[in-house]
Amino acid sequence: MARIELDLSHSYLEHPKSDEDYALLPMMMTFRDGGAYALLGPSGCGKTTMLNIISGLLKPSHGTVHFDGVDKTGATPQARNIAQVFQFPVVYDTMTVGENLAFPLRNRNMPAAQIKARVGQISEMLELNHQLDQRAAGLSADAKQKISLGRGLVRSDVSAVLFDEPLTVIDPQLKWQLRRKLKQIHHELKLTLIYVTHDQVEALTFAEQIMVMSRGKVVQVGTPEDLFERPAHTFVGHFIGSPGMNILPIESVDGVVRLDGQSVPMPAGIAPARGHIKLGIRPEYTQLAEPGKPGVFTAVVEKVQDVGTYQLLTARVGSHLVRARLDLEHDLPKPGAPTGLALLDRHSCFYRDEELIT
Ligand SMILES: Nc1ncnc2c1ncn2[C@@H]1O[C@H](COP(=O)(O)OP(=O)(O)OP(=O)(O)O)[C@@H](O)[C@H]1O
Repeated sequence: MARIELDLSHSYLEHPKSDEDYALLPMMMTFRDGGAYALLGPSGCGKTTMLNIISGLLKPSHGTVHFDGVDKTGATPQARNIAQVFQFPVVYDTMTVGENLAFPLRNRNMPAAQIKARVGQISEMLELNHQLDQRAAGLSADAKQKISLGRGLVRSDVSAVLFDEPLTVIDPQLKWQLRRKLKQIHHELKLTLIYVTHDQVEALTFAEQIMVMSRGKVVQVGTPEDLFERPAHTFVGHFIGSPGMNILPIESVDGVVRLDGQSVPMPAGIAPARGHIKLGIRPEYTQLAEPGKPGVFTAVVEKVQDVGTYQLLTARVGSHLVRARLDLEHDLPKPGAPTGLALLDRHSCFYRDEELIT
């Protein structure tokens, strides 16, 4: 396993001129030895570019990649000793499941007894142990992808295992199990795992540290809790959560907050920076309350949806839509009815130029 340090930027163009010409803007990033990381962000934000730079499939146009302090910027994937799992299964159809799993170890001349033990351990973790003697050819796409995962995880001497959206072809029920399984496997094997996904649930279940990317930039690195409770950027607030954070332009003056013509007194203990800033509050923390109380804005209900385990209320405060996730037992006002929404409390975050004010 290795500590991986990036200090780089990347453009696919020969002569990049502006920020838009960069797939990765200048960044410094450290992946701890033995850590479980997710690179999370929408399509085109630069996740695969970063993964390919780590693996050595791509050389950064500027800067360096270090593994355990050694410069590996120009090194091939083989020289970096990286294992990779891709979106689609890479298995040998003519081999059995067991032979497929053993392949990376045989290639490195590991003694047969050790191979048997390691293949046994990995196949058990992935619940492939009862299929070891079966040919890969006849297996479903799900089972084949499990073999690919196993082949990625089977070597204990790799610098890191990189996953590029590995659960795309997996059916939803199994996906749910495998996400948890990977977390458990990381716990047991202590491998450095870097996992690319655009799916927040996948990232939040699997990773200890999540790197949220937007347009070639890492906008926050943090635990699932950090991203939920204190999004460092409004993009993270929007992107993480279901639905995302309510982000509202406010003006904060002494003891009063203005939002679209409404002024409400600030609750005790809340002191945002002065001026025109943004208020972020998660739908989970947005509560119905009596209008006129500190931190409570008057709103008009737009709709109420029963989402199975909670109700989602959408209301309008001035020209802004605000969402609240409320318990099923709440008796909610009907569409068109006025209500009060408490938007300022200890869970509120404040942003200037889209960045969290700390
Ligand atoms: N080989 C390439 N040549 C030129 N531009 C590229 C190349 N590969 C990626 N890009 C561009 O670089 C940017 C980042 O792409 P990248 O594939 O890294 O993003 P991503 O987050 O992995 O997206 P996706 O989830 O769709 O794969 C995008 O604007 C993309 O169009």
